[in-house]
Amino acid sequence: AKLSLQPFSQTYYSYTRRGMNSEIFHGASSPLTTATFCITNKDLSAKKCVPCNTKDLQPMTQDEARTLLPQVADWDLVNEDGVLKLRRSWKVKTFTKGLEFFRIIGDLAEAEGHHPDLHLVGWNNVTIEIWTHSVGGLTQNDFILAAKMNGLNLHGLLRRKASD
Ligand SMILES: C[C@H](O)[C@H](O)[C@H]1CNC2=NC(N)=NC(=O)C2=N1
Repeated sequence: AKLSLQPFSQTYYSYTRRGMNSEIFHGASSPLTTATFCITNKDLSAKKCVPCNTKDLQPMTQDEARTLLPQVADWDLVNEDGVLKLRRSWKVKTFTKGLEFFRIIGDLAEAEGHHPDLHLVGWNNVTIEIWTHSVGGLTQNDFILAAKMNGLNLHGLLRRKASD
């Protein structure tokens, strides 16, 4: 795809406050952002997760996480009681395709040695949350896994639009 060599556009966040301690920074999914960052997105998805018991692995700050967020299109940054997580939702065509979705994600997670939290509710609503449990927050591993998930071919499993 032709890269638009625009200056790094100002990333706009919409901001949802849910309950007392949970806030969500909606990631950007504009084509420009994807085009602008697809090189770095490729960089992230080309990286390998490190073992989560790596010495001195620290959770990143909210600002550091917000800086990385544009590299994982369509993922939201969630702060739940002080624990930062990445979250993304999809609608699948059938319950069985939801389980197939989990199988594909599971194989990726096993290959990376880094595992997401999997939710399948109301039979066709998939939500995945990624965070580094060993540090109680976000590390680069989480962004690598999210970027790799964005690169998966899931088309046969998903309803075209979440609103379908
Ligand atoms: C040693 C190995 O890296 C750890 O047990 C991994 C396994 N998968 C993991 N996945 C996630 N998301 N967080 C962890 O802390 C974690 N720990």
